[in-house]
Amino acid sequence: MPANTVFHLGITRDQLQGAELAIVPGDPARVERIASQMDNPTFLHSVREYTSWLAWLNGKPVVVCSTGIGGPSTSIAVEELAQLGITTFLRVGTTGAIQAHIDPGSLIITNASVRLDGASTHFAPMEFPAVSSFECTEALVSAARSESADYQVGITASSDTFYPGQERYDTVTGHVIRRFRGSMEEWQALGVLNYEMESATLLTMCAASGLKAGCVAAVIVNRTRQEIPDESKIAEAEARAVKVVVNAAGLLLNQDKH
Ligand SMILES: O=P(O)(O)O[C@H]1O[C@H](CO)[C@@H](O)[C@H]1O
Ligand SMILES: O=c1cc[nH]c(=O)[nH]1
Repeated sequence: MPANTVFHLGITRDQLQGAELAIVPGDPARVERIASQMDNPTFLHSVREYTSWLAWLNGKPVVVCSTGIGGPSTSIAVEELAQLGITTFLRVGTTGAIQAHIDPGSLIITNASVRLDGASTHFAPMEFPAVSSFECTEALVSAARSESADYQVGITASSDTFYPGQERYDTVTGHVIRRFRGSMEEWQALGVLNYEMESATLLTMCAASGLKAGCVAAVIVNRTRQEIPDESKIAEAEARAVKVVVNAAGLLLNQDKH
């Protein structure tokens, strides 16, 4: 392994060929699918939850690297990609909607996240907002429009846990602690759109360090209707989110700041 390889991702600055923009899904299996939407997709490395590919968009390099699930692994991916020169991060994920009107298959573009994680508190105190960069949100919205996607822009609840933090009662303890009992109803009343698990960490880290970040997610379940996703909708919804994130990356690269 070359001496300048970062600790976890197992890649080097040279391999990124000057890339300044990263697309960061949670799921390693999504990485190749995203890279394949661009030119000359090339596998770089895979270790633990981190799979990295490089591809080209409008003649510029883009790294695609999975974060794994949750804040701690996301924080490592963001730290190490930033060490390698990345300044813009676009997360593409899956999500559970909590507002009744949001349909599975549609997209949610996060403009800010409720910080139900722990990792973000290692970067900024709780008073600090987990907010997306305006440019990234604008690019994701333009991309969703040009793909004729059904999308909403709004606030996401971003939780360290899939079960109690998202008020699922089928937990290993058979119990949801007081802090989270009734929390979904509270987020609904406050207009929060959805649950996922990485945006609080990503957006806080980036907002606190002058990096840019945005987030788009495919709705695979609506918690007001059902608990289990409709398997037949997942691939299609995810493919739509991937198209939007790649299109948004292209728009950001065209702004010639990368
Ligand atoms: O589809 P990804 O990007 O993994 O995102 C969502 O799916 C996982 C939970 O099933 C969490 O990572 C959540 O944020
Ligand atoms: O309900 C959901 C669906 C996907 N990802 C989450 O974190 N929650």
